[in-house]
Amino acid sequence: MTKEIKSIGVIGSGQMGNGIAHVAALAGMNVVLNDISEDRLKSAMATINGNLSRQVTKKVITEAEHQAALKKISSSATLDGLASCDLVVETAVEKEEVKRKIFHDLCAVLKPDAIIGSNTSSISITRLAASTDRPEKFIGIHFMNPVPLMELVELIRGIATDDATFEAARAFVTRVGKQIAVSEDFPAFIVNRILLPMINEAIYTLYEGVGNVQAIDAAMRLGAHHPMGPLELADFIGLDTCLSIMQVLHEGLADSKYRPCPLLVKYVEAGWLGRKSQRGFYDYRGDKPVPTR
Ligand SMILES: CC(=O)CC(=O)SCCNC(=O)CCNC(=O)[C@H](O)C(C)(C)COP(=O)(O)OP(=O)(O)OC[C@H]1O[C@@H](n2cnc3c(N)ncnc32)[C@H](O)[C@@H]1OP(=O)(O)O
Ligand SMILES: NC(=O)C1=CN([C@@H]2O[C@H](COP(=O)(O)OP(=O)(O)OC[C@H]3O[C@@H](n4cnc5c(N)ncnc54)[C@H](OP(=O)(O)O)[C@@H]3O)[C@@H](O)[C@H]2O)C=CC1
Repeated sequence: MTKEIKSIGVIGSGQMGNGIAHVAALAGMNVVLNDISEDRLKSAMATINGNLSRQVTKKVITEAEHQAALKKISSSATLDGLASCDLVVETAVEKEEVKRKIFHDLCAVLKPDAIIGSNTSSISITRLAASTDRPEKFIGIHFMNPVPLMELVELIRGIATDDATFEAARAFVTRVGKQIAVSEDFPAFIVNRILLPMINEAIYTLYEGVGNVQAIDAAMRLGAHHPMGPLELADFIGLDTCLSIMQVLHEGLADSKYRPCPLLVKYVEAGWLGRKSQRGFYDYRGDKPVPTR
């Protein structure tokens, strides 16, 4: 019988973590949200509240569902708070050493039959699983941004992931109302294997002076009907995350076609990470986003 997930832990309360907590709570699960500081957790709870309100305004959910979802979410600044969860989804920064350390500390507090999922955008599930005490109960559960609006979740098995874990993850994803695409465990899986080289190419197009930020985004929004231009989307994802994904593709597939654009590296080195730091290919500090090139 498929293991029912009644309570989940979410590690990392950034844009993905708060989105996953949001959809799991709306689906009736108890959620414990974890991050490294109380301030981060407070701000994540405020974001979730705001995003639920937006759904009430748009009549996607009722005010009663909004309030019921909020009651399902608690927060914990230490991993101990996740001890009784059936499933923990790790959604901290896209850095392998950070994720490995989290899994090491998490396994010490988690019950033996708990499943661990990673929301990594690109890193090998098999390698991450090997840093835990339960590779057979480890799986990639890759949500898309913004979580409450995007329909897809990629499921990625590591070499050791067992069928029971896969089925439990499948049931969890279905319960939060998302469609599944199953991907093999290759660098950046399916969506990012296709999407990120396109974004990187848009940054090369800017770097080489083929067009400015506005022209490149307008070209793809109006000329290819993409909902966001590629540079706007890169800012939305986070330029640090985009760079990490390109590095995993470049190293993992050993092909120069995945070389991260030097301009992307420069923006990340400047701390211009996109929307989350208020500046990236656009400057978000005023009333309207203003292109930075
Ligand atoms: C990197 C990875 O590993 C994988 C990925 O996720 S890759 C990224 C995948 N995502 C995409 O490609 C998104 C492309 N963009 C889109 O599809 C659309 O622009 C969109 C769905 C994001 C917005 O669609 P829209 O109908 O214009 O939404 P709209 O209601 O006007 O809201 C737009 C805004 O709300 C956000 N939003 C709306 N409702 C939301 C909710 N309930 N919760 C969270 N965010 C919400 C949008 O992101 C955007 O943010 P701001 O207001 O802060 O600027
Ligand atoms: N952005 C996107 O579009 C998507 C991202 N992802 C993946 O999801 C994950 C998170 O991305 P995203 O939400 O955008 O990133 P964010 O930078 O928005 O959030 C990451 C959060 O994790 C926190 N954090 C860092 N280290 C730890 C730790 N040791 N324990 C607990 N929390 C920690 C960060 O705190 P602090 O800022 O203080 O370091 C931050 O609050 C990444 O693996 C990313 O690749 C997947 C799909 C889409």
